[in-house]
Amino acid sequence: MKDTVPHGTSDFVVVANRLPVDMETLDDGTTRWKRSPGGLVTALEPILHDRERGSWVGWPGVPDAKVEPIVSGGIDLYPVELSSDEVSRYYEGFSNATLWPLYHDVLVAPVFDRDWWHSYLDVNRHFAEETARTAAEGATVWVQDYQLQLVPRLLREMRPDLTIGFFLHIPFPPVELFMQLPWRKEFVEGLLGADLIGFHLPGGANNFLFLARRLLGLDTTTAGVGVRSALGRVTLDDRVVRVGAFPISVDSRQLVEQATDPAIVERAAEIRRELGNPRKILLGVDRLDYTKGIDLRLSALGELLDEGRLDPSDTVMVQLATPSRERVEHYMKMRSSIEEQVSHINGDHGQIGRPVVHYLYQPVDRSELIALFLAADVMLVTPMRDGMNLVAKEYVACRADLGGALVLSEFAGAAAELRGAYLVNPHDLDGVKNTIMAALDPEREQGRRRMSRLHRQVLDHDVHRWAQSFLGALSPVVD
Ligand SMILES: O=P(O)(O)OC[C@H]1O[C@H](O[C@H]2O[C@H](CO)[C@@H](O)[C@H](O)[C@H]2O)[C@H](O)[C@@H](O)[C@@H]1O
Ligand SMILES: Cc1cn([C@@H]2O[C@H](COP(=O)(O)OP(=O)(O)O)[C@@H](O)[C@H]2O)c(=O)[nH]c1=O
Repeated sequence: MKDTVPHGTSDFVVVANRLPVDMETLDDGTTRWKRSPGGLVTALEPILHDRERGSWVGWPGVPDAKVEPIVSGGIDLYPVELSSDEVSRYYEGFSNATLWPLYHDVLVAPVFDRDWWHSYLDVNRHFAEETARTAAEGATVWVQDYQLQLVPRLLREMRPDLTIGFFLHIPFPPVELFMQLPWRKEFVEGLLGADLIGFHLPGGANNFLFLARRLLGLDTTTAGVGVRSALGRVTLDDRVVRVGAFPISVDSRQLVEQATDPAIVERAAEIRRELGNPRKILLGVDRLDYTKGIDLRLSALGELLDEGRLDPSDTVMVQLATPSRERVEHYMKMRSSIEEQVSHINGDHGQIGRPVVHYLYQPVDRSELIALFLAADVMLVTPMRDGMNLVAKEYVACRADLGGALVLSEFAGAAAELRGAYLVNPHDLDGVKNTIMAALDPEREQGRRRMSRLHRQVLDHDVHRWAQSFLGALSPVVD
């Protein structure tokens, strides 16, 4: 961290709920910065590093933090302060107990609370104001995700000179579910403040176009949107908003480089030894979220062990679960039930010094994560619903050795591209169990062919291509 930075000089501004780093207060009262959780930060950081100069407007991750703009990792950071009341109503409430479940197939019931909605509106206005101060004349602003869906319209009212893009990182829901939202018109109007609205998949883009017609009576194209092609259009009085599908990805080349670093390869071998040299290692890597299907994969493992189809003396599962949204009710419940499942499995099938499930409730740094990817024989990515799931793409990017196997839920956005994975329906427990068994012992050449196809897909479609395709469509002059 160094330097303070001026306002009003940024030609390219990313706006996201979180900054790429979170502020942490230590016991002695001093503060330090640590990497923020989640795939949005993983994806956007390399994009800003590609540019000579870039700015990021976002929340520093703790309430009531008064922080001046700073430079971190070559990016100008403009913190937006949130009070503890706003964290509770806008972030934990409206963003993560209303929009998050509504947009993830109503896996838990969304709460529609009018006070939360007012806080969401206020905070979106603060973000728009900070962005309006930060952006230079004629700048390009790229607004991210469901927490900030009102920002494009608010920002356009404040700064009509800007080019505004918006990208949604989570699924855009089916129309029937979206229609539950009491403030549905405000959301569609909020997004239409952008020049280009991006979704991971064509389905989300098509749903949005339908809503613009049905809810607001606007003139839109009706032909299906393609992947990075055949953009949809919504015609307003004074301008046209484009709508497209741009599946996000990972920094594949950088991951290959790290995964072939001898120190990381050696660490992978050491992890296997530390786990007692099992014949097979299964791996799960997630934020602890009820959408991620961690409970489902533990149920599958438990039943396979109970039925004697897996041998606890030669099989190990590592489950990393990053703490997430810990004060939101369903996250607390999910943590308790996952930890109960882990205890059950280890109680029934573990031995002294040899648990079957190694569970960590803590974030793990990138190099350790990559070593775990290399050590894992089977990667389990089993969400009930997920916008993309970068972990699935990171795993296959790291497996340049063509080893390992990916079990992937059909309900992760990544499944649209990673067709060579062992695809599962997470609602079909028997199907998941049988697929895990098949992934554990594939015929060698067939397993390598599958991984080769997946690895090539992620190398050809990396995060740089994602950003170029979105920004290229946003404006022919923006690279
Ligand atoms: O900021 P948090 O509340 O701690 O949550 C972390 C992030 O989670 C979500 O990530 C999504 O974006 C990924 C990249 O596009 C995608 O692969 C994944 O499927 C999504 O769940 C959330 O959308 C981000 O805003 C959060 O920062
Ligand atoms: C558990 C864990 C994860 N990471 C990194 O976080 C992101 C997760 O992104 P994804 O799209 O899969 O899902 P969400 O955004 O969380 O919904 C990915 O880049 C992981 O490598 C990490 O760095 N450390 C961890 O412990």
